[in-house]
Amino acid sequence: MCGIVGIVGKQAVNQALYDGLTMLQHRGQDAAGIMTVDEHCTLRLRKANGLVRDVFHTRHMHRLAGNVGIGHVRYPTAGSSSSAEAQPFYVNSPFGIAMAHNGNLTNANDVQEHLFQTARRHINTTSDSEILLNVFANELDKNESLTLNEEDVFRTMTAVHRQVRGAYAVVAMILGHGMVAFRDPWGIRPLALGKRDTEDGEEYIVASESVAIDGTGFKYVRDVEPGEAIYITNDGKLYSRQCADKPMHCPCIFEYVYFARPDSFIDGISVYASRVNMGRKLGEKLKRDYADLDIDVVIPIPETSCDIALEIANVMDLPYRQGFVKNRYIGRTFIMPGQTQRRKSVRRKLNAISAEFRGKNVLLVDDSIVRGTTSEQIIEMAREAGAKKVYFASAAPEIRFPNVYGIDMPSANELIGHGREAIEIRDMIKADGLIYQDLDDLIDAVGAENRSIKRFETSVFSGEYVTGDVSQEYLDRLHAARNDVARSERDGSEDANLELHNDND
Ligand SMILES: O=P(O)(O)OC[C@H]1O[C@H](OP(=O)(O)OP(=O)(O)O)[C@H](O)[C@@H]1O
Ligand SMILES: NC(=O)CC[C@H](N)C(=O)O
Ligand SMILES: [Mg+2]
Repeated sequence: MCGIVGIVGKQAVNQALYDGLTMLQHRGQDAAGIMTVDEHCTLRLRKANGLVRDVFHTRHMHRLAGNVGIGHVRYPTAGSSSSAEAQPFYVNSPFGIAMAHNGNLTNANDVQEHLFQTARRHINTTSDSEILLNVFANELDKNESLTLNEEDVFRTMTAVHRQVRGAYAVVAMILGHGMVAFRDPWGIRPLALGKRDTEDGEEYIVASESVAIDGTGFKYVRDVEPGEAIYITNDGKLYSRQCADKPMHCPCIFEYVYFARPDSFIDGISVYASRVNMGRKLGEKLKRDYADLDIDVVIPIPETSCDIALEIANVMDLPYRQGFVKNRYIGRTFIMPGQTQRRKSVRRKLNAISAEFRGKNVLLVDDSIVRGTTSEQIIEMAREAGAKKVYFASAAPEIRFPNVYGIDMPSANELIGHGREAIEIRDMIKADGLIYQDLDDLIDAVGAENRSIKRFETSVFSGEYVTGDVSQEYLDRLHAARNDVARSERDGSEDANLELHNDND
């Protein structure tokens, strides 16, 4: 789940882009990048593997001159972890285009082949985002004029939507002209628009989450519609149009469960409010169906589940205690690239306060159980800290199917819930009881905050993929390319860093 941000400003945008990326850091910890266009219409770039604070030093910030720019934090879902696949990507024709993408294309291989056969376009990395950039460039190139207007941009976008499938929220810069922001026809990945008035005129921002709009001093205007394209010229004129043939809004429900920050609003839904609702629904289920559980205290597994656990405690009329302390210098474990690193990080990240566990029956609450890395170790830690019984509740239902839309869950057999019933999972994580939220309750918890959304993207729970193009053959290929073993072999090999991009400076 990457984070993207783009600004068309009246003054230098480097600091606001940097700040925006720090507010989106929770969406991608592997790589970060910023591209700006300076006054000579020349691209400035800094991208490398690492966290935002480690990638950009003062000397890089000075280099990132210009009033228009885009930024990206990466959590890979395709290709490799090479810094050459950090974003934004650039292609020099037509005009010079830079792009940052959140999501994952489901027909990337076919599109790549088609691009080569019909336009002799070479893709140098294994990133689906480079493919998307080239589809966009190829279509924009069909307008053979040296000028560009909004009609050309919208025609391009209509053609792009007809060719690519999957999830894509994107910001792109067309050098000398402006910035384009668009969202796939299902609106799977989030994207919002903001604005601020300055003495020199209006400035615009687009970002994955509203928190990056508020936090940089802009005012949230609205979400980008599924299938819509927004074109903002370098001098600040904004045009927008629906460019998809059949848009159908199905935002990813996992954004609300785990990915997004609670202080963000996505598609009119407060992430925080949706998590409180998840807690209420799950608390009601526990009260209704599990009244016999002798729970003394409710304890969250920081950080994402805290709002959920507090509401469960309220509904059940039980004490809520922060029994685990989180080391704030360790990042999110689920989005780490390999299982060894994920496993090691849980104990480095969380530590138990024994007094909250000793001699008690505890209900541990998490937002979700994906590979089971966290739950298994945390239950062990609760027992070591003296808990008598350890029950476990998950605010999301059993995750049984791979994700193909920008969440790195490529292999069914790495998911603890795949092909297993709750009772088997309970035994694997060694809990005394395991309670999952029902899918209808999760959908209701999120949907209650915006009744105009009729469907959510819930494939990891249901196996139904909204884009309708995900075959078993595709899933097999995804598994072969991106399972943990294949990935560690590839990323550890000497040719992992594709030499076209060099980030040593
Ligand atoms: O079953 P698993 O494979 O362990 O994945 C699920 C866990 O990973 C996430 O936490 P993470 O540490 O990424 O971030 P957080 O601090 O925001 O909760 C999520 O909140 C669960 O705790
Ligand atoms: N998580 C994402 O949005 C990933 C974007 C893109 N597919 C990449 O791997 O770089
Ligand atoms: Mg967590």
